[in-house]
Amino acid sequence: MNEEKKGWRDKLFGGLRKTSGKLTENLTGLVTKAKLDSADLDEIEEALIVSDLGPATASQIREKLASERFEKGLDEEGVRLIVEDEIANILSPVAKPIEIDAFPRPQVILVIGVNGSGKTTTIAKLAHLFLEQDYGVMLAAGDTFRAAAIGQLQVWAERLGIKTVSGPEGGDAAGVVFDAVKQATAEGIDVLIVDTAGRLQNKRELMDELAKIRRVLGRLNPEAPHDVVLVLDATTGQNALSQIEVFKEVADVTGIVMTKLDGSARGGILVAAAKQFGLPIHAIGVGETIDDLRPFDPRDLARAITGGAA
Ligand SMILES: Nc1nc2c(ncn2[C@@H]2O[C@H](COP(=O)(O)OP(=O)(O)OP(=O)(O)O)[C@@H](O)[C@H]2O)c(=O)[nH]1
Repeated sequence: MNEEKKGWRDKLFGGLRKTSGKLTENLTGLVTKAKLDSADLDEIEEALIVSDLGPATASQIREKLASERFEKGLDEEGVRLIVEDEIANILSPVAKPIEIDAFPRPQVILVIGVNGSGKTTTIAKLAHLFLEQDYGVMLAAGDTFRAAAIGQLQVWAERLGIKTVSGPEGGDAAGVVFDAVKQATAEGIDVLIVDTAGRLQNKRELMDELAKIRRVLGRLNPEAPHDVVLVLDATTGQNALSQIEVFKEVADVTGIVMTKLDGSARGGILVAAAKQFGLPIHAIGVGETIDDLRPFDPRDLARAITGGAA
């Protein structure tokens, strides 16, 4: 394995140690018994719920363990592997990188999420990923609500050597997006990534603003936005699920990026989100630098959550 890959795997597995620690603590001891009885299964199910995987996943895994326990004498690693497999099975269908296939160009990717979720950083990381694939990338500072947000996006763009289209603080976000699409089209840009305000506390305003951006985009290209990516902070645990619900109401979310899986992460929440909403998971964030966004690998995450070796 190359050094780079090893580095981010360490971050992911390190970050999820908190989730997996709790889980393995609960699994160990139980599974040293020759057979799992129903009280053991209850405990495992509880451990999975406490680790944020959600009741539906927990009961699915419990059933799987119950059906396999008589067939094989399960040791600790055997149980862990069954849990890992079940989690990977839930995550695999939703693992889906953003594909750049819009015609005509540019592909417009609207990025939404509450302030602090890692939206701006994720935009920069996504831009970096696309640049690595030789696509022309431009950013649009559609979060006109805060000057700091515009500035932060510009700093990232400068580092990446790409352009940002922005307007004045408090200006019209849809206007910025309109200008950005026109400029991106004129310059033959492949991907336009649009930052948006994360004012979840005022749902009506946010909904109106996103609707206006959509209308304006639609005038230039009926297919746009091609992607509406919701950025979620893994450390918020259950709150991430309610954010999905609310943002699905205000915008037609097409996929998710989960950030901060390196921190005191609650990785189980990604599994709960996959099970409950079935939205594509495009990528995960495992740090604050530009290289810390990775395409989502279900098997890796399942191993990390269950405390498997990195
Ligand atoms: N550890 C870690 N930190 C991250 C990750 N992604 C973003 N951050 C940090 O989280 C903080 C918030 O990130 P931003 O990208 O500024 O978040 P935002 O959603 O744009 O927030 P506002 O700028 O407040 O709108 C910053 O300190 C980032 O460095 C990640 O994957 N892991």
